[in-house]
Amino acid sequence: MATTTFMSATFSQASRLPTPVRSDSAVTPGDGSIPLKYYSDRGTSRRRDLESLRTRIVADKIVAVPSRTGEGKLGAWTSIRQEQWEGELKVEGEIPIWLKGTYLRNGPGLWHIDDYDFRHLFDGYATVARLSFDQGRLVFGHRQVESEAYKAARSNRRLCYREFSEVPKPDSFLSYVGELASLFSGSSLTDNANTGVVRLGDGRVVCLTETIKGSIEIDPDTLDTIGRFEYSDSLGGLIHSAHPVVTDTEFLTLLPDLVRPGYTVVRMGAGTNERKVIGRVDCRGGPAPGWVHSFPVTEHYVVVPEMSLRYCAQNLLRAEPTPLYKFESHPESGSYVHVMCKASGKIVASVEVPNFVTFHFINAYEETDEDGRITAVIADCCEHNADTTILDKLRLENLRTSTDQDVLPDARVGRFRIPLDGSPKGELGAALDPNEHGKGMDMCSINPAYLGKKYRYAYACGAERPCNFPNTLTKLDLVEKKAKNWYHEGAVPSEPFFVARPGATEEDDGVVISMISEKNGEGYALLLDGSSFEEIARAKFPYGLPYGLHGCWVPKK
Ligand SMILES: CC(=O)/C=C/C=C(C)/C=C/C1=C(C)CCCC1(C)C
Ligand SMILES: CC(/C=C/C=O)=C\C=C\C=O
Ligand SMILES: [Fe+2]
Repeated sequence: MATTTFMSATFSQASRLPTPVRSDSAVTPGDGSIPLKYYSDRGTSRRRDLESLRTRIVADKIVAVPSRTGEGKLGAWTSIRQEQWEGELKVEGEIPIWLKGTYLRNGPGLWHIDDYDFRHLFDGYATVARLSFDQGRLVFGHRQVESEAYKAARSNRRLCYREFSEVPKPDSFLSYVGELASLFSGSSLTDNANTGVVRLGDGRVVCLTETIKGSIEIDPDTLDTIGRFEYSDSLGGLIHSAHPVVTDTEFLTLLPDLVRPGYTVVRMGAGTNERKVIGRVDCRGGPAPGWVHSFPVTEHYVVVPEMSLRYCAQNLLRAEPTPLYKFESHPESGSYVHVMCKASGKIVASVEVPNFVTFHFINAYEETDEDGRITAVIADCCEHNADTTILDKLRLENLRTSTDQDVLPDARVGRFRIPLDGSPKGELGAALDPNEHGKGMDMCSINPAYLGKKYRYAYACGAERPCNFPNTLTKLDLVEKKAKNWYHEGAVPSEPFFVARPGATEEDDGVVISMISEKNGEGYALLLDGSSFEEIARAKFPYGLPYGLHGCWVPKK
């Protein structure tokens, strides 16, 4: 392990250096963590109780590298390479005693290779942060996911695989023909599993992105990379939805078919690696399937959205990104929502809907009449008012520079009503007045017990304007059509993640966990009460964390 220069500065001090720092400068944690001891027994200290974890840190791996372009401005967009950090945090307030388990959050936290800065939020190498709660105490861990793409970039000191917007230089390939051939075999695509992390019903924890090869199993206690999650079936394909629907019994996902535009809906039972086909949806628009980052389910159905923002084979091959990256907008091709019966694979509805743009579906449920017959499917999503420019707004340069400008496009809770009576059209409207959440809306969670069922509450990030990125935590009451917002000037909160209190009977009885990146480069874990949405505890991180995307909950064994 390369030993790094040890600076007796905190990360925030380091990031305020006038000249950008590009070496792998090690930093000591700042205030807020319990006094630290350093151990170098990485391989041996695997005891998991909090007493033993309380101050274990691997000293030669405390590495934080301020990014050249993000230097000292906002922790959220500042690259950090963290091989491993682990230690107990000092808690202000009270963590409920019932909260026992680990919250894992994945995201693209490292946006450069040496001097080369990545372009887009989604390009960064996967970084997992861990908050383990037990007996009112909190242990924090942070490290990189060791994908092939990350390891190759480290050892070759250059990009070796195609990321979301970044493409390796031609000399990384034998020839253009070679590149083309390898693209079609999928070998040049990244396995950088930077989007989310899920806990399968059998307890395995897998980091995911949109490439199928980017499914990587990690150890939730140590954050060690275990290895690629291999699907044992022969379904092939290169891409899938970044957000499978995962329950204790199954993992459902969509496999877009770029050759014959459509989607295969598949199910993998807990304890297996084999996806089985439930059914297929043919796209109604073209020339390619609509981008499907996520999709919702109800108790009986899988809802397959077909956006007019579609994958684009040509853009996949381009060396320079287009404003829509690997996608292309075809508003004239129409947008559709298809509903497939989970049990039979039959399509029970396929309706045209107004054009929409969403990354994230929130939930869906079945609407019934007074005789209990299912009349429609209701599906909610974080909808960007059909404005595809949201993708380009997530360029790092925009996030780092336009902090005082109101450049975040308006968004709402888009509510689809998909009739099951054969009507050709579905409806799309706002589930509540978007002014309730500052017309910003993304990064949502619900009480998982309400997955696929009629529900009332969702948690998400909204906007306190002017802003260039969602900057509030918002609790949405979809019955009263009201939102309650948490805001702290300059803070960038990550996805609010709801954990229910064991034995709870109320939908919002639980806590909401988020990680906050502050303007001054510092950061903290935040716990809000799910019902009152008031702060109940916070714990300062030893250094500000880069922004992260999606998380999961691993209950304590
Ligand atoms: C971080 C996040 O939310 C989304 C990441 C999306 C990625 C990495 C998409 C990658 C892709 C390729 C590298 C080639 C194939 C198309 C596509 C799935 C967009
Ligand atoms: C962070 C984000 C959108 C924010 C816009 O309001 C989208 C993330 C998508 C990937 O997980
Ligand atoms: Fe996502």
